[in-house]
Amino acid sequence: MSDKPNNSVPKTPTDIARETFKRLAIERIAPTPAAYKKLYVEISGVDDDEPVKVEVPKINSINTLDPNEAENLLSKFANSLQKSSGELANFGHRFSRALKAKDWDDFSKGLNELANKVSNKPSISLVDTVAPTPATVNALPKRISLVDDESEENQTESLLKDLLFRTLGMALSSLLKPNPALAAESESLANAVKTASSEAEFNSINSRLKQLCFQIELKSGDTAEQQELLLRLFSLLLENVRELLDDDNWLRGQIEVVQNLIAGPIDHRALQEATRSLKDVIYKQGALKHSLAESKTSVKNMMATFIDRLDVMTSTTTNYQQKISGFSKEISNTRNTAEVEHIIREILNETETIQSEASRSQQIMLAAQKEVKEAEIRIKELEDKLSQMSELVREDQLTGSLNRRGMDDIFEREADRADRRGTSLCIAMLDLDNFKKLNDTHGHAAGDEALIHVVRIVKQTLRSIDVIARYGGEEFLIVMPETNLDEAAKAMTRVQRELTTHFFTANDQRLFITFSAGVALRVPHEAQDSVVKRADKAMYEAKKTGKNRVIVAQ
Ligand SMILES: Nc1nc2c(ncn2[C@@H]2O[C@H](COP(=O)(O)OP(=O)(O)OP(=O)(O)O)[C@@H](O)[C@H]2O)c(=O)[nH]1
Repeated sequence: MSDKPNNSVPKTPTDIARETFKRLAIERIAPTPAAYKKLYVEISGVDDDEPVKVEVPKINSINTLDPNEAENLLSKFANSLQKSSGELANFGHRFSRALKAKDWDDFSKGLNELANKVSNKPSISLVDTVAPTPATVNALPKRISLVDDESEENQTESLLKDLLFRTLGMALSSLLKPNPALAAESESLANAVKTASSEAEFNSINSRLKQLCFQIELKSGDTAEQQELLLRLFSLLLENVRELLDDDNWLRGQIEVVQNLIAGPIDHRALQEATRSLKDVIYKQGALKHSLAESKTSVKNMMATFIDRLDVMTSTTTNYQQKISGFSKEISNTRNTAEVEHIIREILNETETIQSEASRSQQIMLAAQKEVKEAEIRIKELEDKLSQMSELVREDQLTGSLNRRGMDDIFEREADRADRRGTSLCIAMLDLDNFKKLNDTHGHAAGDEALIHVVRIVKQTLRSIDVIARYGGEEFLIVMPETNLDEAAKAMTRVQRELTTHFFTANDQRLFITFSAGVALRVPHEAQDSVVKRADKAMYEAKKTGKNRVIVAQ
């Protein structure tokens, strides 16, 4: 509705009167006779001091529009409203009462409320809260008609719709990019606004909008915590880099995790998950590296011993050879057999010494050799473990399911296979119901156990080729190769049934764990993001429509 003064002079006195009421309402002016008169003059284009040339029933000139006549007009207006039904009639009664009591303040408030209804709720019927019967449809005005100017209202309505469409579809959705589900909802709401025309559609938009605002409010609370987690994550990474500086493979693996994390949309759960798995890896790699360093040192020590013994052997042998050649000279110079006998005894002694030295060295060297071999085996084992640790970065440490990174690899492999062979591939997004309550009531440790329990049941229930990955805190993604939509939905229902028969116990209490799931069939060559988004939307639908349900995505 335009609240600018109307420059063109309305043709008939009725038009002027209607326009006057409209302006009183829009500009929220108390509808006192004086105010009415002032506006009437302004709209009619007749100067206050000029004699009025327009003909108004019972009002011959604007100067003769006394307060009583203005009150008469207001009273007629109130009476005509009373003849309507529903909310409009209530306004009529209220205006009559205010007129009787000359309570201009209340009359003004009523007009403001009426104006609000008219300008805030396009197409929403104030006339009747229940759907009108066909017979009454034509009898009732489409909206409160203070003016005949339908086209002006339509223009305002479409301008407002366009503004809301742009706000939701462009501004808000791009601000919500880090949260794809909310951004998608904002976009979808924008489209709904664009096409909405009935009251039911606007009511649905209204409640979805409220829900979106609520979700945004919730998410914004996470931001400060996310920043703190990011900082902790970076300091953990630095710690890890220092620890692993002498090995390129480890370093690369760790840096890759953080790079992936920073490349994608950062959310609270992803950060928590990455922090936890990095912490674990750092601890285990640190311990392994320590053992590895110890093993390497012992090999080094053994090599040193070996060289040492060799040195002793060489010098002992050199000494022996020198002595033997000395003895040989002595023998050739002597004539005395007793002296020869003495020399031979000396030779035998020296030979015995060298023999025992040789055998000691041999034993030491054999032992050293054995230890080196054992150390080599141990080093190999430790190195294998280290490479497994790098693999563990693909696994969720708490539940033993894959994590997002692991899921990305599996999805890529299965999607390629499905495209190559022309087989169907389904995914399911699964989110535990009321998990926060479980945590709050039974403690975080019980919550952790519940997550482990769910993963166990899923693994037991599904086929071995189906893969489960933890997608967020209490959110899991399941990849089901060679499965059509109907089979995938049935598989999820089977898991739900299994969860009702395999109780989860916390603090000696049997607890029923339920989840809501969205199932989507990947169309050939569809990207992971797209199919996950569809499954997520269906899961959200399952939440909205009562939880503990499986909904198939479009
Ligand atoms: N114990 C435990 N709780 C977690 C973990 N990760 C996330 N959570 C919690 O899971 C809860 C999820 O709460 P919401 O997103 O409100 O979901 P919900 O309570 O299940 O509500 P609905 O999804 O609407 O049924 C939060 O309280 C998180 O703190 C985890 O690893 N262990």
